[in-house]
Amino acid sequence: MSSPKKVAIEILKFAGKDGAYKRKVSQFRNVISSKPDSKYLAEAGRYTVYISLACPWACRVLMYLNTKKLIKNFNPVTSTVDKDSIIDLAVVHWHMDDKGWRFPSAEDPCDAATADPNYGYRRIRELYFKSEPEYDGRFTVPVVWDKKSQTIVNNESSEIIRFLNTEFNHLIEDPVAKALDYYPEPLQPAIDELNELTYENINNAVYKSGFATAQEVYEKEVINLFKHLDIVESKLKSQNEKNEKYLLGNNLTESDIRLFTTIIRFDPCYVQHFKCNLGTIRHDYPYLHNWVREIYWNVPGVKETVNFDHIKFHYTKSHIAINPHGITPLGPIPHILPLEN
Ligand SMILES: N[C@@H](CCC(=O)N[C@@H](CS)C(=O)NCC(=O)O)C(=O)O
Repeated sequence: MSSPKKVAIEILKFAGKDGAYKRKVSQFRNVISSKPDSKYLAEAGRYTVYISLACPWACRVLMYLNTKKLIKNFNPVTSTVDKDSIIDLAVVHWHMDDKGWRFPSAEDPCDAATADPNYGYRRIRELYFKSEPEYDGRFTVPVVWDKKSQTIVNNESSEIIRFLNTEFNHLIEDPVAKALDYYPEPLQPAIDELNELTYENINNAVYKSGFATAQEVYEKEVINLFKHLDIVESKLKSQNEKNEKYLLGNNLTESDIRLFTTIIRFDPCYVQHFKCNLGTIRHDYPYLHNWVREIYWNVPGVKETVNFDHIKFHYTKSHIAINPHGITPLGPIPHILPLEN
């Protein structure tokens, strides 16, 4: 039998033998739909979304939930939402240990985390095993849980945000939130193309740099990452010259949201923790810096979805192979600069 220490090291080991990090494919891939005969019908009160406020993939989903008012009156201090929200929310403790994500408890409290509202479970992994007793993948967030069939519907953020964008619209009261469409038809090819570029070369590239366990793998990844930050920077510069605020015009799209959750974590976390330090957003990327602040400070419902404590504590205190003493750096101060700076 392997010792607990060995197991801990195994689950918190992200790179393979070649020193490179390879993200596993998500295994639950069903969709929620408003079509009357669908297995997972878009109904109010039927689904719970489980997230971590540290996780950039889960926070994409939270941005959709909050800006489209699928959760009502999200309180960023407690992570509670109104009981009559269309979708329920559960938020894990920022610390991930050898058994993965867990919920807080009286002995193990955590600001802005919640209990499991459905079963009082201690861990996210229990949801995976309830859905699929033989499950052998990673226990990731986000998770969309169906209370009716007591199963995971989907654990892939890029798919979850697509059905949140359209399928619950008939239940949303607020006309502005209802009308928000982050994947409008005329822009779909451009969004898909940009997503392709940002997913592998920015969103996932910070992990590939940070989890690398071989010098040459790290160098290749970090150079590629900064090359693609340069590409996005010039794209935003030309947008700015056309008086357009976002990546694809003056309306926020899925591409902005998918990039935002990585860029907002960049200076406070990825620069030092994942060694993505060939530059910082605030000093070296003026257009990306304006763009990230514009979204953070000016788009209603976004700021509350960013919890810098969860972000910094999670990465620096959970990844024991990268940071064995779990010391969390204090800077940068502030974590995000004001817009007018
Ligand atoms: N492809 C997934 C990735 C989600 C993911 O990797 N989440 C991380 C947190 S940032 C996680 O839960 N990791 C736990 C683990 O790998 O054990 C998505 O986009 O939804």
